[in-house]
Amino acid sequence: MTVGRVIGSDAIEDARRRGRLIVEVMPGDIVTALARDSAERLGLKLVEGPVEMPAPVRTDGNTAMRRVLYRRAPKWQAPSRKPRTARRLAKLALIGAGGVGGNIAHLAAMADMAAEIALIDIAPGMAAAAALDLNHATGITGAGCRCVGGETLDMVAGAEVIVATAGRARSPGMTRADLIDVNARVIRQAGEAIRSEAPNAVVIVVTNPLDEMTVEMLRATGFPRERVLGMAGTLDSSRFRHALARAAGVDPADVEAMTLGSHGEEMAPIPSRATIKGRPLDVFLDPAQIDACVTDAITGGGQVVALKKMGSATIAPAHATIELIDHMRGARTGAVPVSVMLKGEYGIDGVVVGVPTHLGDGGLIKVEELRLTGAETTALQDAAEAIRTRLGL
Ligand SMILES: NC(=O)c1ccc[n+]([C@@H]2O[C@H](COP(=O)([O-])OP(=O)(O)OC[C@H]3O[C@@H](n4cnc5c(N)ncnc54)[C@H](O)[C@@H]3O)[C@@H](O)[C@H]2O)c1
Ligand SMILES: O=C(O)C[C@H](O)C(=O)O
Repeated sequence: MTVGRVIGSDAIEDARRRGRLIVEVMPGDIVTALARDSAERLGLKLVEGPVEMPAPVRTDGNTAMRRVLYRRAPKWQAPSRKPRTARRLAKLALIGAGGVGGNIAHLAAMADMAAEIALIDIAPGMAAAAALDLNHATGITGAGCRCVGGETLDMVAGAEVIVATAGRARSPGMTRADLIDVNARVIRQAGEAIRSEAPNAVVIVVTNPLDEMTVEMLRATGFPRERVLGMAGTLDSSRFRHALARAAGVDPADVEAMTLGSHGEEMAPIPSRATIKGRPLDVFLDPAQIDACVTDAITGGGQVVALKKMGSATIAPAHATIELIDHMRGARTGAVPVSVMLKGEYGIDGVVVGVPTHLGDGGLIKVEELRLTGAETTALQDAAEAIRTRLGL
């Protein structure tokens, strides 16, 4: 008589620790549903049946054993989605208190992530009104942060993190690149004030065209690349994940996916690294569906502009900015896409483009160099060349 074993979730925990586990399964053994669930939750891919093994398949009398191989599914460390508790900033400053800046202030205040939030906007009274409005809510929310608002850039003094959203948003029919001249003036002015008033701050640029404005901010502040970050990849990745989740009929939380490249026509969503429930996309979607999700991510911002008629998306961009601040203050971990000045990574030098990064207190810790497909690497390099051309570099 053959006596089977139960392969339980403890074996899967062991797999997680080792990154790889081979379980030899006798006829009659049972792999529990809990074990399968654990493997999925932990991102371990379960492959059953005969697999190519370095060791010979052992036999037990006449009974050949089958093997079950748990492999770690794709390789980049995906960002953690659930914010953990983390360091509170002494001061967060927001240059631009319009649609995106105002929503960032709201999210930051509700999360109590800074002792002080300074809102700055040239529109008379606008930032002061927004700050007062946020402070009025604290009687209900109990949030302990203090919001202040004004019109002068010297209010950035003492800020650890500064987010620049000041400038114009596009209207239907415009590309983000059409904003380059008008917004470069605003970013230069903001950068000069930051250089003199907050020389140790980390700056997150949001103003479009994003990659080009991040270069302008680097020039105006003279800061090292570690302290000038462009926000777009977290937004574009969220749109990509949303599109994939809708197509596959799963929750967005079941999807990991990143977009790199420019925040424009040359955006480069990376299907080869994306997973749904820890498995490659082609387990759930056919190539035409994947292509449609790529297009949806690239055109997502334009879709909002077309519907809104005046201005562009504000809520998802604010969340995507908060995601970066959360990475910096240790509330989230893992690789996160950010537009940074590259120094040879991915074969690109001297231009800002969106790549996977690790962030900490002082901004950029490192650029993570993923192994991409040939087509994905070419898309990333083409994006860099397009940004370089637009900047006349
Ligand atoms: N990177 C991204 O993913 C992303 C996402 C959304 C929006 N954006 C960009 O962010 C920018 C802001 O978008 P929005 O929806 O908040 O626009 P908005 O018009 O609602 O707000 C912009 C604010 O900037 C202020 N401003 C202009 N010049 C200023 C200056 N010199 N100093 C201080 N304040 C100044 C304006 O008074 C206005 O209140 C746009 O360029 C938009 O394209 C980027
Ligand atoms: O699309 C825009 O112009 C705004 C922003 O870049 C976005 O992607 O929502």
